[in-house]
Amino acid sequence: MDTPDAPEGDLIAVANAGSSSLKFSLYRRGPGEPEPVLRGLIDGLGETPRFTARSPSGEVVGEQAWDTGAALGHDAALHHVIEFVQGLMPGVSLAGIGHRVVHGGTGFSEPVLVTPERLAALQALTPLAPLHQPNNLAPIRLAREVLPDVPQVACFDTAFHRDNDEVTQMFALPFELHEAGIRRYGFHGLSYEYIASRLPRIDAERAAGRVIAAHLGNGASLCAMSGGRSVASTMGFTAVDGLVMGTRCGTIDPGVLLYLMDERGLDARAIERLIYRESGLLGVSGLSADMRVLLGSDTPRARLAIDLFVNRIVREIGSLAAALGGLDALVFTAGIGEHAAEVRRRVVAGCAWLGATLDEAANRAGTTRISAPGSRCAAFVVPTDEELMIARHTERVLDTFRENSP
Ligand SMILES: Nc1ncnc2c1ncn2[C@@H]1O[C@H](COP(=O)(O)OP(=O)(O)O)[C@@H](O)[C@H]1O
Ligand SMILES: CC(=O)OP(=O)(O)O
Ligand SMILES: [Mg+2]
Repeated sequence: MDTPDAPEGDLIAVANAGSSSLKFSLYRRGPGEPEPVLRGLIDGLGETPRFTARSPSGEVVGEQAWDTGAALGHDAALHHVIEFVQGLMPGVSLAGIGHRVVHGGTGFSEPVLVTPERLAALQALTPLAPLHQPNNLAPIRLAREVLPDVPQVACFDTAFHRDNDEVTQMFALPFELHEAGIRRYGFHGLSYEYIASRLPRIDAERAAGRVIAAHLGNGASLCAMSGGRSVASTMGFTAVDGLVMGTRCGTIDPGVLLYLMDERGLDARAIERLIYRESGLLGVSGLSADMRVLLGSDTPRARLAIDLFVNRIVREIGSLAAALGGLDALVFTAGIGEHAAEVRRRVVAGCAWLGATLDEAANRAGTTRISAPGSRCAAFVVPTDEELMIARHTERVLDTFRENSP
């Protein structure tokens, strides 16, 4: 087994806590791109948790499954990861730890070194990302306790979108609320930034043009990019907006929420539970938040959930294509985007009016280019790598920190 050895402080650890998974990686700093040493994840948190860790060659170096989802939350998952890494690489010494933090608010538009003040500012953004921010900040706190001398870097999902035009960021609410930070932020920015860095090597001409990237995971959103920069996205003030997701409802008439408060007596916490945890694919299907389960089911409501998922994506692509003034390429990424050929097929079919034509065999095989030769709008599958993006940022922030330290 090519077990990674423990070199002297040149390793960067990365923690990416999603809504249903905890991904972690170790990278070795090098003259060029950070080099992966170990990658792992615990996914299915809350349903059927599974842990897997792999060496760079793909060899499984750790594996575990749990019977009861309810018993394993994000904290327990994190402890499991730390114990696993310490067991595999005793005495491992880290140069820094990079973290995905979903919400950076108006205050954070690029990755930063974590300080107690910044941690408090990020904590204050929890109401803007209740499903994520607590899970994102827990590993930072734990690492500050266990490894107080290791610098930590927070990398934000919102940062990639901070340059969106003011009009794109606005809700048509009284302007004072906009100034108070009640605006559209957009999320999955680390994933989109990675896609923007990767696409030029796949098709430089289209990457320089008008692209919509579809990050379809447990959370799902679309990002319109022009020349690799975010122009608009489907998520807003919070990560509950936009598309149908695993357990989130996406865009909803706010009148529905007022009605539920008045007529069904739901309070803010009950509404939060409803729109973040009980809706989306799970709520509609009554079966599961997991696309694999829905695709494998022939119950009418599982089919309906997939229909609605696709319908919302196709309609929002229309909106973002309008923002871009046309479309040169569509990119699928994240769990569903990378693996669910049926979803991709149906989305591309819904984009025929934009000039997208599928290569059915390429789509089934999941190759990089899945559009037919001559398709006016190209379609690609590009596996995302939020962890590598975090490692790149962390390395850069650590270098700047070193240069500025006496
Ligand atoms: N082979 C597959 N076919 C269809 N869907 C898949 C497949 N593998 C993963 N998925 C879906 O991807 C989603 C999770 O995506 P992921 O990006 O890993 O989520 P997270 O937001 O937790 O990081 C789940 O809905 C899962 O069902
Ligand atoms: C922002 C967001 O929705 O993240 P995830 O897809 O990890 O839930
Ligand atoms: Mg994710």
